[in-house]
Amino acid sequence: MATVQSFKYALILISSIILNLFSANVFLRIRWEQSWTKMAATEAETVASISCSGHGRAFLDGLVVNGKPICECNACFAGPDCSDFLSDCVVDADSGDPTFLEPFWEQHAASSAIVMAGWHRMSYEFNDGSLISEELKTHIRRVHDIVGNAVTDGRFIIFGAGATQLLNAAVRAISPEGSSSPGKVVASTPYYPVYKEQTEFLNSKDYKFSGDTSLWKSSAIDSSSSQNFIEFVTSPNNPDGQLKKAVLRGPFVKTIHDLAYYWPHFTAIPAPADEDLTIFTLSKLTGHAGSRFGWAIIKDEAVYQRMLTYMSLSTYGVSRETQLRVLKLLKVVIEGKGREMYEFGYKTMKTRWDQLSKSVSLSKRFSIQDLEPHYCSFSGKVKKSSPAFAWLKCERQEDKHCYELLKAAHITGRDGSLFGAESRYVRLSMVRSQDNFDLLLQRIEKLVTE
Ligand SMILES: Cc1ncc(COP(=O)(O)O)c(C=O)c1O
Repeated sequence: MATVQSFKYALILISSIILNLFSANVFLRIRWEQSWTKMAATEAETVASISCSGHGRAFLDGLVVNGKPICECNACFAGPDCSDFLSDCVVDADSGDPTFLEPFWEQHAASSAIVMAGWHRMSYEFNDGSLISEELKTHIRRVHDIVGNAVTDGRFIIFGAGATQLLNAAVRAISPEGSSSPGKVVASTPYYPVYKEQTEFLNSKDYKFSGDTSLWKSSAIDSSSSQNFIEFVTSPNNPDGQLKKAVLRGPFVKTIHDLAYYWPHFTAIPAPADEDLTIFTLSKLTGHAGSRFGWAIIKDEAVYQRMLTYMSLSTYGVSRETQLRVLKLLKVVIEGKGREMYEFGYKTMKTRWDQLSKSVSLSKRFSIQDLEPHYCSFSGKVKKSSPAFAWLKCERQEDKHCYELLKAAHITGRDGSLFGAESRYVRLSMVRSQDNFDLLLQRIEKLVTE
């Protein structure tokens, strides 16, 4: 009996020694691994801990005063800690800056943080000679599979410095080269102004912006005209949030589906997009517009190759720092059942839409777009509206310049004429910070009840 007991004690002692040695080894390894990240982590947390009264934020690369980065305040807030409210300020409802997701990322600060060594991916290319992280591509496919908003199997994926770069890369890749008549780039009114502005600015001999899609319905179907069309289809549409389909039919029609807002924050997802060429952007998925990251999903290999050439000759790919950050963010998006961010996004956007709708409905002075509820395969139910923008119309006969009217009330929107529509319309951004939206709502309520 005594020998069994001593054998037991010996066993416990040996196990304990092994466990201690193992823990010490792990501890030493972690300590060693953490040696060069410590300073960076302290620096990051020190800046994060600067209090800006909940109305601003200090950044590592912000202006430094007295050795400390200063608070960058939300619009209409000022002072060293952003606690002064500027009651007479102008509310910016112009920009589609998607900072409504910032609180989600604050809640996920630990899982979304990255540490980058000075030697991180210094090379022009990845080891396989490409400019694209295969791991990131896999994660993008996974994000689409979870949401069910795009078919990616058997498709080519290319990255760009935001959707903005990809828009032109796509137009160029599908437009006729050296044809006697340039391709007509068209979009349905009201359309995202960048399609026109970018096409005109880049002034190619191969394609020209040619206005509203509906003007070209009959020419497109006429095969004898041999006229090439490149139709932008934006779904949900910017500015009015409507789910859209291609309008033109015909042998020489090609489409670019800009699905920047085809995410559960902003719309129901009725079915996965299965188009020739679709464009998405991180800006409207996670809100990281500053990272400048977008991707295109392409069916045809020749089009993919032409877009690759464009990327290679314009920027030689997307910054590796950005790709690393996007990978980390998408891991958080996918975490758990891959729903948390969308639930936060939808709840925020829907609450805002309900509040604005209620306020506008108090008088007949303004109206906003009517959006049909759609069945959403992601949530498994019919979903109510939660658009990124309000497409506001000044209803009174005399209010022909809605932008000016709002400006006088200290609201900056975006004039309807920029979207190819009447100046009776103004686009109001709903995707900015909560401070920004609250003020916008206050100002609209004041106008409505005047
Ligand atoms: C419809 C649409 N497409 C593309 C973009 C550009 O996105 P990115 O920030 O990726 O350049 C925007 C941005 O507002 C947009 O609204």
